[in-house]
Amino acid sequence: MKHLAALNKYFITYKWRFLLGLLFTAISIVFSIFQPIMVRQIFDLLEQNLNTYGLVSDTKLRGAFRNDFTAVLAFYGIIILVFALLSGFFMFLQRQTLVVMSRFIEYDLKNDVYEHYQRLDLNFFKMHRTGDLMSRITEDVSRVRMYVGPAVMYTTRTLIMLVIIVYLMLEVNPMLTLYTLFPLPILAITIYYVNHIIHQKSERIQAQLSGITSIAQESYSGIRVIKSYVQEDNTVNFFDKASEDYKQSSISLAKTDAMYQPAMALMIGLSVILTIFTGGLQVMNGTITVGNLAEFVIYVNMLTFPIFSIGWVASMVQRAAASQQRLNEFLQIRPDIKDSPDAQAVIIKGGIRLENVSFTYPHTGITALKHFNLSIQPGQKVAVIGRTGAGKSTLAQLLIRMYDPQEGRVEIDGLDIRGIKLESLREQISYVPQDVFLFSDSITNNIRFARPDADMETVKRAARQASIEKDITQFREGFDTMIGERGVTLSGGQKQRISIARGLLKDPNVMVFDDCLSAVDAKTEKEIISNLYDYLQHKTAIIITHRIFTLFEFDKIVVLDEGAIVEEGTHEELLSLNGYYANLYARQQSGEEDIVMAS
Ligand SMILES: Nc1ncnc2c1ncn2[C@@H]1O[C@H](COP(=O)(O)OP(=O)(O)OP(=O)(O)O)[C@@H](O)[C@H]1O
Repeated sequence: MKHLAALNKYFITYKWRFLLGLLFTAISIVFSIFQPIMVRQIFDLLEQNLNTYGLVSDTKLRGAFRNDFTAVLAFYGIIILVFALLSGFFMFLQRQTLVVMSRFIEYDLKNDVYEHYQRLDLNFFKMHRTGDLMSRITEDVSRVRMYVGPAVMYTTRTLIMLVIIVYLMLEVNPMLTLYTLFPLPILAITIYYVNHIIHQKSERIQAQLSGITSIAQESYSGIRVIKSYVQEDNTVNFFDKASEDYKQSSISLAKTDAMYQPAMALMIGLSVILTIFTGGLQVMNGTITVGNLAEFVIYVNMLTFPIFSIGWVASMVQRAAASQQRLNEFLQIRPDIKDSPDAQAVIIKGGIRLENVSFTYPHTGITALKHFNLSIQPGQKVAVIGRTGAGKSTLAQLLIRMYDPQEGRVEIDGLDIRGIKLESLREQISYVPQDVFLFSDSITNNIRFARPDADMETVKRAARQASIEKDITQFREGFDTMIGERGVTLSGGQKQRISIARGLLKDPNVMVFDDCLSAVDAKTEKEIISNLYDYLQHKTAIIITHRIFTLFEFDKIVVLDEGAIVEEGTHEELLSLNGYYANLYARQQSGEEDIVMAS
């Protein structure tokens, strides 16, 4: 329960709506209470006048008596109707305030969680599954809404109703009150347990359903692999098995559900019978009137739903508390990568220095860089070459502070990057990642993602520089072409070039290209490299690659192996070393570079 305290700030934000909701609840209940009171009066009137009516033998008088009595009944009927309408109207207002408030809180909470996710660093996302993040922001937030909305609403309704009705009942007869209320707690406890079982079963079904969804999703995404390995039947069997489990669980839930309503009706029926039986005895004793008995029967019916809701609300609150606990767990995580209090926004010219940098990935313990040193002057172009897993991408990650090194320092223009505001740092370094990610949006918007204010001409220029403009204009809808789920309508090379265009559009002084030409053919690669040559004239550029770009005159080429530099120099200097670089160059020249890359 203590976890739910985190939600109090939202109740404070919407306090007026909340208080108004409580007021409407109370008014609605007060109007509904008039119904049993009116019924009691009608019954009492009937009882009192029935004997007199029996004694009247004159037909005319009997007629007049009946007419008068009908008029009184109609009057009571109208009053009951009016009060019922008023009660209903305030119930409508109650829902409009409290339930609407819960929707506002759900909206705020969802945005807060999403905003918090955005602020967390990469390590957090590596440590938690996407499914987990998704379910917290959707299912957990929805469950919490059930607490701030329906649970609060039904609890206040139940409390106000219980206080008023029990007071009225005690006024009439304490003994009968005890008998009448006796089965109701049993009803509440039963509902709580049945709800608990239903919830457990529903959870299981939900988990199975998301399992089925992931199987289906994965098989659609991997349909090419499934077909090429002729695994359709196996995939179908796998899906069948998951579906069968889901069906069995659903049938079991339907059985429990089917018992729910009859069990409730039985409990309520028992309560009414008990009231009529004990009340009837009291009427015969003359302790209460027939009207009181009728009034009690209505009270029992009125209390049924609130009592039922206690069990329901209790399990709802329990679930909401568990969900809020999960949300709090994430909301309390603070990013490791954040601005230091004295961090400044600077204009980056492009000088880069890594001094004795060692970095180990925190969640795997893999050391990717060891005592690494590198110095780049503003405007220099540097190639980083090395085997797979050598630590090349890690170097790029450290430059944009996706991680901080455990040892050593990374400097930009002589300033430790931990002293530069994160936003300022990342805004001024363009990083084209190795793994392309395109959004399900138009090509324009995907490129413009780097600079949302860029005009169309600038977007087209970036596309031209990335050698993708021609391809785009050949699409029926040109730059407006929508990229399907994960860019399925594009080839690997096209996706890479759109990603490069996005990086170029940003146009800062420092550019990092992380092996982003691997899926383009040699001719296009040449074209892009020659475009880049002009584009990068006055910029600092780090080009991570597996291939040697002879067209490009690098100021420095570093060869990485196992997290450290093993060769460093210009093209000529490295060739004369006759080491890894010279070997790779020789193989590339003879068209064998693929062998080298795989080694
Ligand atoms: N996010 C990560 N979490 C944990 N370990 C990682 C992560 N990324 C890389 N590594 C590990 O760090 C080491 C260096 O990886 P890195 O991606 O920097 O190599 P790379 O030289 O860029 O390789 P490639 O050429 O294949 O892209 C590898 O052993 C890799 O397994």
